[in-house]
Amino acid sequence: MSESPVLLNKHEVERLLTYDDLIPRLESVMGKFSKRDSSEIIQPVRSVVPIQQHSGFLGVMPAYLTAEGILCTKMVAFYQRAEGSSLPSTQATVLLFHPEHGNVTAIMDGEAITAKRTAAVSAISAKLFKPALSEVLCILGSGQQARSHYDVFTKLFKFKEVRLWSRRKEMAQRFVNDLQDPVTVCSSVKEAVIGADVIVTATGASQPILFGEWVKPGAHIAAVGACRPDWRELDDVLMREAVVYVDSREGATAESGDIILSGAEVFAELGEVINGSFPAQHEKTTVFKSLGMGIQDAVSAKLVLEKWNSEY
Ligand SMILES: NC(=O)C1=CN([C@@H]2O[C@H](COP(=O)(O)OP(=O)(O)OC[C@H]3O[C@@H](n4cnc5c(N)ncnc54)[C@H](O)[C@@H]3O)[C@@H](O)[C@H]2O)C=CC1
Ligand SMILES: O=C([O-])C1=[NH+]CCC1
Repeated sequence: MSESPVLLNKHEVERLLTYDDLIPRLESVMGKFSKRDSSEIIQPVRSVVPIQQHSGFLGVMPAYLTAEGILCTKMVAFYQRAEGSSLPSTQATVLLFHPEHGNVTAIMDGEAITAKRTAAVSAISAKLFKPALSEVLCILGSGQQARSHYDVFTKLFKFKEVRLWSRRKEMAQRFVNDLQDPVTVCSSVKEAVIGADVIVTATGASQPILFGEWVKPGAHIAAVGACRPDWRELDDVLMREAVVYVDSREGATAESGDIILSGAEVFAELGEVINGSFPAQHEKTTVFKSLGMGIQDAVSAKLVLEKWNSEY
């Protein structure tokens, strides 16, 4: 009989998962994924059950990484929440399986994994695509993703100014009150993004909130929200004028309203830049459209389990 799975809660996962460990693993797995060698990595596009009544969805995200010996799936529910709700909008659980026997070896919180791995991947995009002189960071949204993006972007890069916009100004103010360093709270998206070198969009918007006419030429946008085919964060002008990178071409074509509805062309996957197949056009305006991938959860969960095993 197999041993009982390890159970790890959000607090444990948050403690064990560090950006320093995570970023190189994400770079490596995304570079590999983009080679499309199915003897190395199998990751179908996520299965999604839309939950129209609550503007949400349930997603299942399996992945198998043969060389790394990781068999994993995440289940994630995204529900639009009223601001200040006690439940998070993104809730998730990750299961790790024994790759040879198929038994479950670990069940862990997926909220911390989702927050950190998404922000870490956006930070990798910024490392590759942001303008050489990047002084102003702008974050749109003040939820979980906004916070993890703030943490990793300010850890990895030096900005002279950080700006934040949120739909309700008091939520932006609350976000800023928790921080050590100064952040400018802006009253409109336009005010927040004009002159910004790096822009993160991490909102639950379903209509465009960021317009190309406001974006500084050469800026980099890490677009994290709008993960349904009919949801948008970015307008057509921005999508058509920028060089568009994605995490997975199949995922973007199936799920990204910003790509599908604008008709924008995908230039490359982030992994194709990491593995040297395509260039990073950092002198141009760039959009990295993130949808999230099972392989990102898989390497994160494995890292958490390795760290936990090394402690016990
Ligand atoms: N690309 C990826 O891998 C992932 C993407 N996401 C997406 O990122 C987005 C943010 O997720 P969380 O931070 O977990 O959610 P959250 O609920 O914690 O934060 C959402 C933020 O968006 C704002 N917002 C909601 N509706 C809006 C609207 N119509 N216009 C402008 N702002 C609006 C809220 O005020 C809040 O500041 C969601 O769209 C979610 O689906 C979440 C996880 C992973
Ligand atoms: O990759 C992910 O976990 C998600 N993408 C959109 C919402 C959740």
